[in-house]
Amino acid sequence: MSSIAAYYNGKTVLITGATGFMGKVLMEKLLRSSPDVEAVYILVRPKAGQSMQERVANMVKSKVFDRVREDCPNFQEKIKPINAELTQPNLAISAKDSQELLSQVNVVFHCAATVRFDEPLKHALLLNVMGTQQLLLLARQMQKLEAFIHISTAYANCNKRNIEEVIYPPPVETKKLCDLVEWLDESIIQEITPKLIGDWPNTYTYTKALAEYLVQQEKEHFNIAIIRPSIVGASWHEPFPGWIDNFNGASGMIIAAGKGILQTVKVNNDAVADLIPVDVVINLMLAVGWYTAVHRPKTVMVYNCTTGGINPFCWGEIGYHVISTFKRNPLEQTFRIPKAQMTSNHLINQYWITVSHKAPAMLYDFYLRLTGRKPRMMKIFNRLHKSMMLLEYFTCQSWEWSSENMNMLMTQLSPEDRRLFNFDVRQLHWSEYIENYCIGAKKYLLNEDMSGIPAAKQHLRKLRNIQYAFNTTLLVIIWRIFIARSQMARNIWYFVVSLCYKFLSYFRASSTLRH
Ligand SMILES: CCCCCCCC/C=C\CCCCCCCC(=O)SCCNC(=O)CCNC(=O)[C@H](O)C(C)(C)COP(=O)(O)OP(=O)(O)OC[C@H]1O[C@@H](n2cnc3c(N)ncnc32)[C@H](O)[C@@H]1OP(=O)(O)O
Ligand SMILES: NC(=O)C1=CN([C@@H]2O[C@H](COP(=O)(O)OP(=O)(O)OC[C@H]3O[C@@H](n4cnc5c(N)ncnc54)[C@H](OP(=O)(O)O)[C@@H]3O)[C@@H](O)[C@H]2O)C=CC1
Repeated sequence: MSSIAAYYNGKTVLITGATGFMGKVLMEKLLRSSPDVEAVYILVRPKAGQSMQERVANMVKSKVFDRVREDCPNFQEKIKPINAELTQPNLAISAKDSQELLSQVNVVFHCAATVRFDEPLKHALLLNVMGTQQLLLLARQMQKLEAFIHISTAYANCNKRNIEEVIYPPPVETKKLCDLVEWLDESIIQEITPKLIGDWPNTYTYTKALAEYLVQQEKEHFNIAIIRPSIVGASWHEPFPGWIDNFNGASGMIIAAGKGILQTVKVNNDAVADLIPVDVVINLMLAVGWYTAVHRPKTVMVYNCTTGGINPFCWGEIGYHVISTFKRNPLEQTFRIPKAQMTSNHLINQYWITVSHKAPAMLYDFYLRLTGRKPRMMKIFNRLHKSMMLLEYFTCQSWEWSSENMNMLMTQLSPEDRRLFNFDVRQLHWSEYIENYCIGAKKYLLNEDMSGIPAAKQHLRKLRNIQYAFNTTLLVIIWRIFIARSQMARNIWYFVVSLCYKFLSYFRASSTLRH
């Protein structure tokens, strides 16, 4: 019997961010591997006109729960949603719900965060830092708490090249910073944000670094562990190979490439692309929860959850496999044939942006206007360029993370646990993973059926013919203009044509002689 699965049976678990990408995969695996878990409390806020209950009812219908639904049809009875808003005092949890959590919860997984790179500093602080602080206050009063697992990011300390499994001192005193932004005007905060975040690339990584320090300070009160995943991608095996449900990390760019929209991207082809499958992160989280509760390490253990140091793969290789997969399994109604120029040279990238993005977008918008439709391509590309700008910090450089704690934990697991909660990325076969990632994005994110592939291939052939016809016409037009204007070009043209003619005559004559 698996020790990890057995540990969670009979336990009460609290998950924040359960409606998010990782939260859902965590809940699914927990409920499937430990069907006798006592209860899984999830903190959920009402959103987009939907009440908490409506959101949860819709969520449990999601395909991600298909496997657990098959194994335990009543799995949703274990899920106990609690109305909460992490940016509010006391997380806006009612006194009754709060009492229930304080008396029941054994393990906390804190996943909720804003992961947007362009989040205004005030909001990122409110959620990622002050929300975490509020949760820690709640956790302090939990009578049966055995482990508190905080999900950070491998990029929380991306201002360093070599990142150890330790908590680095924060750049500012968190309390002072929070007090400051509380009374400062929004526009002033916006203006001083670059100065405040210093050598962090965005408010997300900066606030995640501050949160780590806060979490560590609670070490006297309960058992804590921090997990730092790198760029979380589609799942490797569970619940299905290629499972993905949002456009974050590399997924949006991969889809944009598959749709033939993204034709050039600024990356260092030789830099390590530190992708990590979501199920690897989830397996590690459950193993860490067990280890922290059962073995009670004396210090706060930090687990860098990365692939680069163990089984490295570069952006150039990813680009190659993404394009080749989408050529074999095209997405529907692609804008152009998938192709990706990948360079870290700013000028070359700008050139390709003009030629391969802006020019086709303008032409297409012109065509839409002519046919009485609303132009939209330029808007899509402007959005894509904004995203590319925010992501390039991560694609043009490499980091080194030590992963001793992840390796140590692996040695602590029984063979059964190592199989059921596999986080050994040495076994990851990248080309196969990327292929499943792309196909998963097609199936689960874009809801495209695999039976539509012949039609999608037909569409690609049509695009290829349009491209050939367009290129030939363009070449002829340019050449005609050139010839009309320059005597020298005319002479060269006549010279080339007469040379071709002579060659043809020679071959025809020699073949006639041979017969
Ligand atoms: C040949 C190809 C090779 C591939 C090359 C790969 C390139 C590199 C890729 C990446 C590497 C770097 C990664 C580093 C990671 C660090 C790790 C972590 O620790 S944390 C997690 C990371 N967090 C994020 O990934 C948030 C990043 N995203 C954002 O901050 C925002 O999304 C932003 C600023 C980039 C764009 O914001 P907006 O406001 O323009 O757009 P919005 O709100 O995101 O999306 C609007 C709607 O469009 C959809 N959408 C987004 N992207 C789409 C797409 N590509 N295609 C179709 N729809 C898309 C969305 O689902 C959304 O839909 P609705 O309004 O909810 O219905
Ligand atoms: N995805 C990645 O590549 C990586 C993620 N991480 C970390 O993993 C964790 C989970 O990320 P991921 O699942 O991808 O993120 P998602 O954006 O998919 O999910 C975020 C979750 O946080 C919840 N949340 C956001 N704001 C609030 C709020 N004010 N009150 C209550 N809940 C809120 C969201 O709820 P709602 O549905 O209501 O919006 C959602 O459930 C984060 O801590 C992130 O920093 C680390 C490294 C990489």
